[in-house]
Amino acid sequence: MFKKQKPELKFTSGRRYVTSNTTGVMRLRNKYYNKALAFTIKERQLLGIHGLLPPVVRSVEDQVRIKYAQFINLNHDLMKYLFLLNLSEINEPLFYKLLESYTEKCLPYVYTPTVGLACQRYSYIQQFPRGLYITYKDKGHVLNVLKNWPEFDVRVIVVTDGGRILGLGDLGANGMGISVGKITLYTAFGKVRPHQCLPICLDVGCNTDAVREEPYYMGLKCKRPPTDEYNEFVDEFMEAVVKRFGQNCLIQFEDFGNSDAFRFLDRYRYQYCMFNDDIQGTAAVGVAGIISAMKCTGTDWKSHRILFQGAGEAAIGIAKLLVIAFKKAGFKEEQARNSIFLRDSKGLITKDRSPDSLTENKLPFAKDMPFIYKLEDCVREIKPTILIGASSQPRSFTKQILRMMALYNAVPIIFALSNPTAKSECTAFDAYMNTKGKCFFASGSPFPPVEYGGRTRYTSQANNAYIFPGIGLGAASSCIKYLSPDIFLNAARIVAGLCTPEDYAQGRLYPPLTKLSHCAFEIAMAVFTYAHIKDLSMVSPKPTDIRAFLTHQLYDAKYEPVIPSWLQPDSKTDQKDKLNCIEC
Ligand SMILES: O=C([O-])CC(=O)C(=O)O
Ligand SMILES: [Mg+2]
Repeated sequence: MFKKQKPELKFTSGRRYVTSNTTGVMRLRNKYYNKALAFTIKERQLLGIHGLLPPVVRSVEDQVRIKYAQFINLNHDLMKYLFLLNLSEINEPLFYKLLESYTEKCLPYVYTPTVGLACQRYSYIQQFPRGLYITYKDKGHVLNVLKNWPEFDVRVIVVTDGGRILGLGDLGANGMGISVGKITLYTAFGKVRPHQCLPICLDVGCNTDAVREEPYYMGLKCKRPPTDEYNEFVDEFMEAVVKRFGQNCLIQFEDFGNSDAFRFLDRYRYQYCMFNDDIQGTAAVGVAGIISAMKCTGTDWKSHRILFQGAGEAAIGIAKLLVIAFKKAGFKEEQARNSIFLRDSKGLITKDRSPDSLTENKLPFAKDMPFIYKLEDCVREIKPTILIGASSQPRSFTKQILRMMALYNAVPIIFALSNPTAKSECTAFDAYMNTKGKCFFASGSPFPPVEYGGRTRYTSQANNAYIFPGIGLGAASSCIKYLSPDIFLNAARIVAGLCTPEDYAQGRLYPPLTKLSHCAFEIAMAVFTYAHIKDLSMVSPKPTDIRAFLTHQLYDAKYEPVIPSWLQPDSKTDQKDKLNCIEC
């Protein structure tokens, strides 16, 4: 007989176990164990849930097909978002299976662009609270709040303070949606197990009056603290994470405001296992697109002039990683910088601008040339081969600008990276139409393919989703001490290297989204290998077969049998010790 006791979850070598007196009904209501109609008749009888489900037993494949049919028939983006989020709370393996099976169709609704809309409405659409909220009022007690998180083996954290959600500005605590969206991709494509992933919102107030004053706003109704005090709070958070989850827990900073993002990256990058996705993740994906563009146009680094519209996290991140890439290709740093032009809201970044309009990140790229204000004039003067938008200024790549790009280049490269879709610098349609179908176009948010001159041009989504899941898997499994810039350059090369001639022929500079898991795994392999070569890994001894080691750690979104093989009546293993512990 089993003693009556509270069901208890145990975590053993990364696998979940539940004590055998977890009732069948609890399994039906628990997202980890619920299999819905996939419980076999035998399992239903054993669990005492026979009759609680309709008699049919359905395969997981059929369940996925049915869920997809339900999903695709919803006619509002937010409904689709909520449908998927709810599924993830009711039946986690089925949710990930659906995402795996219909990646291109489902991704835009758990992630960019719909996640932007979801964040804007987050206070109204909350159904199941997700993630951990740590507020400024918790200063001095951050560790206690972290201790309330029920999982122990957390390997990856995505933390936002909502300071700059996509191109939508300061959304305060509503930014939690972004951490939840990113963490979903860690499991879906990085295959980091769900219980090892933690989305966090640091709620330190919000400087957007309209958000703060919404009647149902869920966050702290105050403005953000001054820099020094904010630093103290985030310092405390970083220390608390290490105390609670260990030095090797990866902390991804997401969608912080511009100056906070750069400051925290500088402050922590070599002290903690952390990175900033908007600076470094986007940098890697941007550089991947440029490497790809060079490969398919047969050009090299010195044939390019790159003009950025925007000089924030993404633009500076890409520009800095490009400099490293140029140098590795044998160029002098100065040569590299001379090929990179940045234009911010005040105009082209030139040396003759007033010093207070040039931050230390922009200064190295300031040009010794006459100041130009308008983007169109910058394009006319510089004649860039590659034009990159990262400004959140919708439609700033005008018809004239796109036509000029086609006039100056046989194959213009145009990236409109701002998110969500409404913030994009131009649409895929505009890009192809105004360059006579000659350009390669990539964007942060997805655009449908465009027909031009009897050909279908597929667009690519130049989104850091190609990068961060692999960085996370690699960092978490190698227990890396910190993430150096080389890791992001390697990731860029890997993504570019996974493009095929067929992808190029279709107009893509990135592998299709269906290869996101493949990209993540190869990036993780590279991170792991790098960590060992540079003596940054805490995994010792080094596994002899890294591929097998990594593969073993991957999350597999499948239903486990209620009675595992080692508890079957014919099992040779000693069952006495194990009867209280049924693996699910
Ligand atoms: O979330 C995304 O789709 C990409 C990203 O990091 C951003 O735009 O801030
Ligand atoms: Mg971001």
